[in-house]
Amino acid sequence: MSDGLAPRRAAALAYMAVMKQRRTLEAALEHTPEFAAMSDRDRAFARAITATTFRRLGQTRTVLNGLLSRPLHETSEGAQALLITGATQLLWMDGAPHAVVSSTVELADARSDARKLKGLINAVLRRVDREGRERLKPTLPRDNLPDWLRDSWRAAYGPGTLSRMANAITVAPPLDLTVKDPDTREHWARALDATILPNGSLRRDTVGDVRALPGYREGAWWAQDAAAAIPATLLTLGPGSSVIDLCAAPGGKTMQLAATGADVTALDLSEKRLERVRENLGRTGLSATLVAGDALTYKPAQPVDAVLLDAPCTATGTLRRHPEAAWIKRADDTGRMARLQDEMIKAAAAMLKPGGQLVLCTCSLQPEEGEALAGRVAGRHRQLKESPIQPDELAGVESALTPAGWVRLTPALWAEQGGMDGFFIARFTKRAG
Ligand SMILES: C[S@@+](CC[C@H](N)C(=O)[O-])C[C@H]1O[C@@H](n2cnc3c(N)ncnc32)[C@H](O)[C@@H]1O
Repeated sequence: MSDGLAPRRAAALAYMAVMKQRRTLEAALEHTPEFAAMSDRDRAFARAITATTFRRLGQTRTVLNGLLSRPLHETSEGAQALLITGATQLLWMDGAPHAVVSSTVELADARSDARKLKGLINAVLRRVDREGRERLKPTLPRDNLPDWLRDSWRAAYGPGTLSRMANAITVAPPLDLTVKDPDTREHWARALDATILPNGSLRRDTVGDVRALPGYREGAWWAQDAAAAIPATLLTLGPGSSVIDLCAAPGGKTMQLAATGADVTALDLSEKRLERVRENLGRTGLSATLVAGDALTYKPAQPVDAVLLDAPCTATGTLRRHPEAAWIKRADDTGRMARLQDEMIKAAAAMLKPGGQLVLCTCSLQPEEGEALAGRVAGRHRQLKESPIQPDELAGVESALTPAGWVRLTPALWAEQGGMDGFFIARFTKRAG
């Protein structure tokens, strides 16, 4: 078997599973034969090929279509997957071209739907190697977004921000960490060779195996994107306050809430995902009451001081780490999620004491799951009123404050320092009486 064959096969199969079955990349890879038995190095290689494939799908397809007499989508599924993952390696990854071409042809030979096309695959990939860079010149990072997503971002943010966001998501994100005890931040920044971001998160350029880093085992910090660390800081909490984290797993925000000394209830629909919260709390020595339940029907024994609603969403703000999500989601998912989010806001309002605070956030860049959703709250849920977020609550991201007092974070922010995930955040209080 030639070197690198198994990870390359896994990458091509995973590509097909994402596109056809709308599986996440990680689930798709785990379902490929051999993946579990591969060395760490081969698994990392398979992940890198597939992640790069989705980050650069539009540009790579343009190059391939320019070299094929029939459009790529008319080729058999197996041949398409091999052409795309092979061309991705040639165009965007440092691999020996000979190894890429010969392995891809060998993989084609082993598939009934690609065997007849192995001569074509060989010829096209050789041309990608020779002419690819030139053929990429007229393409742009925004070509890598599905049409519906590119159109919605252009309409919401304008062409300049669209380009900056599209650029940002061609690159894998750095590793951001939230430190449990803010007084130890400088110590951990030195120990981890990390920089301290304006919001207090630590940032490392290299990711690697998080569990092997200093401070992981003793639970001194947890991995959490800088943008994701902002919503929990917008609740006023302390020892004695009661707060419900309504969609809690894997628990990044639960840990932030628990670290304030508040009495935290962490609720999630998924028992399995709640297990991650339990592990995270155990490792960091923080405590919260865990509840497996539905945010739409949960009723606390007593009304609480605060609710954090990190609602399920299309997650288009996290494409830097899940680039395949752009191709799994559809335009009509946005409206469906926004209706669910609205129901969750209603349920959250019922859990609050008069004067209690609700922070709503979504890791989506779709305005339907952000500005439009928040804009309807005061009209639809009369118990809630706006509680505008103030610039002095937003160290380093003051520019993300909207005129309405909401926060719109995008991957175009902090571009020089490695960007951040896209998030929308709004805050409300429950009217007295
Ligand atoms: C965006 S993730 C939450 C991330 C989490 N807040 C954090 O910071 O680590 C959304 C979560 O909502 C949960 N979820 C989805 N529908 C739910 C429902 N009806 N009730 C409670 N949790 C739900 C999912 O299981 C998922 O864990």
